Amino acid sequence: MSVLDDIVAGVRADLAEREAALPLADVRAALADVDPPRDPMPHLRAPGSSVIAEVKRRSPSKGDLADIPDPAVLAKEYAAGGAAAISVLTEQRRFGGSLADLRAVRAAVDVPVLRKDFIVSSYQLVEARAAGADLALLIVAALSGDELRRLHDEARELGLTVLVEVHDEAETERAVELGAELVGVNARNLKTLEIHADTFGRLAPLVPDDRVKVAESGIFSRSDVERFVGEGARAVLVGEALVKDGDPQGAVRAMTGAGA
Ligand SMILES: O=P(O)(O)OC[C@@H](O)[C@@H](O)c1c[nH]c2ccccc12
Repeated sequence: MSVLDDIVAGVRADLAEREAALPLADVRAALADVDPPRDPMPHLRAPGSSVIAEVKRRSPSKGDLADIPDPAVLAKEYAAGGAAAISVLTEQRRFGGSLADLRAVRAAVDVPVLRKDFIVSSYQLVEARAAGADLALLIVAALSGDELRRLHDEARELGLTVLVEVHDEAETERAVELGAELVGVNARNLKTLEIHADTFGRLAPLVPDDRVKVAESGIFSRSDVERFVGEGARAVLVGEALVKDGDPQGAVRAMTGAGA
């Protein structure tokens, strides 16, 4: 069983508990009271490089990264540093996140917020929107063709912008065929947890330039950002480097290229 299969199995078990406690119809009912979604695309399509800053406590590859007692405080720092959007890891078992983190972040900032999780059912999409998420991640490697298409359509019906994540050529083709407007290339292979820094450069040419391309994982400096921008990235998604920095606001600003 790959790491990804293992994580998804845990996600499905937790999901079954939440579904038993709160039926989908009740989560749907909560949509009536939630703020309309914020659209990240204008900022992501604007000239220059955008930083999507992530709230991440720990990970299966790196273990504990940061305590983050109050995700809202960190998110405000990110926004003040010029983050285009904020990614909140909501997976609990391996990443130490929650939907409560997402709700707290959404209430604290004006920028769009991404639910970063292993989404395998429409329940999680409705839940994401009900918690205020503006974007949702769909990981191609975790979904069959039918599942990906169905979840992509459902997310858009809910008003969510979808970040479609790929890691190899075949997944990239599936994302492009789907019509994904926001395509994330994860340098980390979720099945082995290894980082391959050349992944973005290899896959970006397979994605038409009318899509917004996001380089994800293993990004630590402005020079890393510049390299991916040179290879066609409009945005980078950064977690570890920002949560470990004592000055998250300055770290985001430096990565956008506005610092110094
Ligand atoms: O902490 P890093 O190396 O900067 O990576 C951030 C982000 O790319 C990573 O958290 C991530 C990318 N895709 C994912 C899918 C699930 C969980 C986590 C991820």
